[in-house]
Amino acid sequence: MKNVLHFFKSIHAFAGNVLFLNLIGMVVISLFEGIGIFLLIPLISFTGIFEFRMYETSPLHSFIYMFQGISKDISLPLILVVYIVLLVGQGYFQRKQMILNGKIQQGFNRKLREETYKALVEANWGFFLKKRRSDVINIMTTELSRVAGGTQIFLQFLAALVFTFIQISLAFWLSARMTILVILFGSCLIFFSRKFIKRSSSLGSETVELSKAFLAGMTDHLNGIKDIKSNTLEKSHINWVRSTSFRIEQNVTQLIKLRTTSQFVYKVVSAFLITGFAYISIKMFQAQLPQLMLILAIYSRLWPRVSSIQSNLEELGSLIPSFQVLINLQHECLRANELDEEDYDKIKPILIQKELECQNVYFTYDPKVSTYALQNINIQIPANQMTAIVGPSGAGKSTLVDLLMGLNRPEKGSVLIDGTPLTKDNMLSLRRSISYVSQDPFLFNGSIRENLLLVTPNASEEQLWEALEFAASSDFVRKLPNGLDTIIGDRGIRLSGGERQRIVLARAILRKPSILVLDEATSALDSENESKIQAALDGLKGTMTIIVIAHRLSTIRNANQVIVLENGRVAQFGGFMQLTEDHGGLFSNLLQKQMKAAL
Ligand SMILES: Nc1ncnc2c1ncn2[C@@H]1O[C@H](COP(=O)(O)OP(=O)(O)OP(=O)(O)O)[C@@H](O)[C@H]1O
Repeated sequence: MKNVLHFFKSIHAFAGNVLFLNLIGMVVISLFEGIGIFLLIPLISFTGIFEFRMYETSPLHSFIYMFQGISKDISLPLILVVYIVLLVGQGYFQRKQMILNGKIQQGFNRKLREETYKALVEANWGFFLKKRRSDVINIMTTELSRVAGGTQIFLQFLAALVFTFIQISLAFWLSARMTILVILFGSCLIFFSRKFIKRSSSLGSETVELSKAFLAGMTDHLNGIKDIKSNTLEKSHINWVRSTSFRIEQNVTQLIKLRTTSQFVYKVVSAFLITGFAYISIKMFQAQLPQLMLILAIYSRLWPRVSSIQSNLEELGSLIPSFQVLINLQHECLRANELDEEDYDKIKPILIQKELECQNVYFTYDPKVSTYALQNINIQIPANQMTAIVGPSGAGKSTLVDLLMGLNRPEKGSVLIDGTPLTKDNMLSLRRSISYVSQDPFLFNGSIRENLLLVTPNASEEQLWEALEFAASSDFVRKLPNGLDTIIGDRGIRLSGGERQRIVLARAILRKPSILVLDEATSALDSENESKIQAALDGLKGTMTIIVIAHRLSTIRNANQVIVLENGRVAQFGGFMQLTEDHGGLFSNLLQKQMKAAL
């Protein structure tokens, strides 16, 4: 119930008074319906089947009396006209209210989607290191659309509540004792249905877990489809999908069973209640037949609504876990927030004058464990020079670069920009001046032009070709069937690994950064293209700070200084030639191994 209330508060926070306008609309529609039922009384009396003998105090008496004063020739068409007006009015308001409902629902969904996405991209890198991507995608797609469905059910639930309340008030007016009886029975029924709501909610949590697991599995399978096919691993993957699908099927079937059982129980109890209620009314309260008919007419409309309140609550119960994971994700993101949208346009890039520096830096991915990915790092990266970071796999090269970019925060020690500590305030300015090319660069399924313009939307045709020229890719782009407008597929799948790297390099240079960070960015290039890029990078020295991570040591021959990492520590530090001549050192060992392997 706490969660349903939270859901209501969230919708109210979004829709404000429109939600109440919507409720008023529901009241008006219910009133139209209620008045329509009241008009049955004079209609019945016109048939002459029943003779109305009411006590003077009965509310029905004065109502029927109103019509008895008018001649039948006038009152019958009058009632029929009022009936038509009521029906048309009800239809009109219903339409308006449905549109309003739709607007609230869609607007609330849009708000949830926007809010969650904004919170997500404004979260820091640490958040993404901890969170599984497929889980986030699942929440942003499946769970969000389940919440969207929940909004509709929630509005239906409110409508049923309002309608029930009005109908009960009318019934109360007609016969207080009988209504109290029905309310008592109805409340008992709703009280006992708590068990169904609870079970529904736990099945809903299972649905969330299953859909998370399914999407995670699907993402893994599709990412590794080449490995699956080339190693004939299809069977085990098909089996996994089979068993997960079976569990999903079971979960949904159980939900359906639960809903139909509760509806069946509800119907049975309702049938006993209504007949028992009619019996008590006649025997104990000596209700008159027309009065009884009227109350029965009201209850025949009221019961389905009470039943729908119960089934709405059950459905909401099963959807609340989705709402919960969405809200939890938002809270997690907000706790990891590193950026305010308002400040985004105000961020100015930093121009480093002297150096980027690490002073006694320690970093761990898991603060609970005492092993450090980096420890006691003391280095300077001079402005407008090329610095290479090398070392065996897992030595901490990428971690160091992430720290220099402010993606990771040191556990101890500090990163300094021209002597000023890197903090939340200047971190974004630093990143504004960086172009970063990763080991696994990001290209989206669009044209080469669109991919290039992603970072520099106003770049001219000439600037695009200039950047391609720099990245040794102008020749191959020219040869493509549609040149710059060639579509490159998901993550650039229609290009070779080397071509992809060159396009991303062109994109990085197009931004005219003051710091260029290349993390294994040329690993897939052949030696001809690699030397072209080396020459181009050499030409950039003096104009921007270049930080290069490379396994292939020939790539960094032109670097002004080399930092050699081993097990998270700086093992060696100096110029390329100086380190080469330090026989027995880690760098010269690595170089020798690579030279031998090349022979
Ligand atoms: N997200 C992470 N969570 C936990 N540990 C991590 C994470 N990323 C890296 N590590 C660990 O930190 C250490 C340094 O990793 P890093 O990726 O910086 O090495 P690297 O030198 O760049 O390796 P490679 O050359 O293979 O890319 C490794 O022991 C690695 O297992």
